[in-house]
Amino acid sequence: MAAQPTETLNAQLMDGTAVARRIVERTAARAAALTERTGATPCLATVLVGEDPASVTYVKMKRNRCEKAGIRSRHVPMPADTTTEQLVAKLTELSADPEVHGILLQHPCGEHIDERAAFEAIAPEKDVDGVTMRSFAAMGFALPGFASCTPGGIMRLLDAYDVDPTGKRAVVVGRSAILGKPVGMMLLARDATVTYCHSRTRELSSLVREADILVAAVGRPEFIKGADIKPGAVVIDAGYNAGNVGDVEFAAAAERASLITPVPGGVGPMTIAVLLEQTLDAAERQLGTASAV
Ligand SMILES: Nc1nc2c(c(=O)[nH]1)N[C@@H](CN(C=O)c1ccc(C(=O)N[C@@H](CCC(=O)O)C(=O)O)cc1)CN2
Repeated sequence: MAAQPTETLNAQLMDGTAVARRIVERTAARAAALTERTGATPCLATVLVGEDPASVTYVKMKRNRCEKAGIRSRHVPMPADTTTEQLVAKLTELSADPEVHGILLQHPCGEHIDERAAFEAIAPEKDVDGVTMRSFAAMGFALPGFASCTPGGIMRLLDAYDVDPTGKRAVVVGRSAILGKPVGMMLLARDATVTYCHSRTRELSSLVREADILVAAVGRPEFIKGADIKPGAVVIDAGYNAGNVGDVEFAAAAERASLITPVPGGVGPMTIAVLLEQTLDAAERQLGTASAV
């Protein structure tokens, strides 16, 4: 794991590991109390199609953290040649299983799978990863519901560092269904002025230069140049690239930003913390100890 040097930064680091730890500690206490009250253990089903090495690692990380927080995980590995119909059938079965409180379908599932159809087979009350259309609507309208985990984690990190998006110019680079799109919706719901940039965007640099809050979610190592960061900007690097290199040129960006997330140790741990917390929310609701969504 490549840690970034911190001694020459102007920016303050947004310590996702520390903020996530506090969320997981609170979640673990709630899980213990729930189990004591009801005799049931909260359970997350993790569904993985194929054996993509990065996905295998992420699912293992999620299951390890579940175990530490007193949440059971039921792993459902499926072969790489699983069809959309088979995947939908498995997710429908898990949705009906009273012992499963949350369902995670690890993305990507493979090009031959209709991921939207698969995500929509997850019962809304078990969509702890925030990937169904109902969850998107809740995020867009700031209604109660489950957040997509990385976007939810980003918003929690902004709150933890007292960054109020109201009236700020937020630029989101990337428009994926589980990251770019929902994080823009959540920033809009918090009254930011949001610009989405993507592969067809013209004059990306000049748009990035206007960002008070920049969310980099492209999945291309060091794609965002440090020289384009507006002085004083808040830089959220949500890139997951091989070798733990983010989407932003970290050292150069950190000379100009006021706050910046490191990779690793920024957005990644927050993603898993939100997943665990939402699994607990779901379990409490299904076991009748909290109000319904
Ligand atoms: N169904 C989903 N699929 C995917 C999601 C998701 O939220 N839901 N997100 C990404 C990847 N991801 C979780 O699945 C993920 C990636 C990275 C981390 C993380 O904590 N990274 C660490 C570094 C880890 C290391 O050292 O190897 C960090 O940034 O500090 C968590 C989750 C794609 N798919």
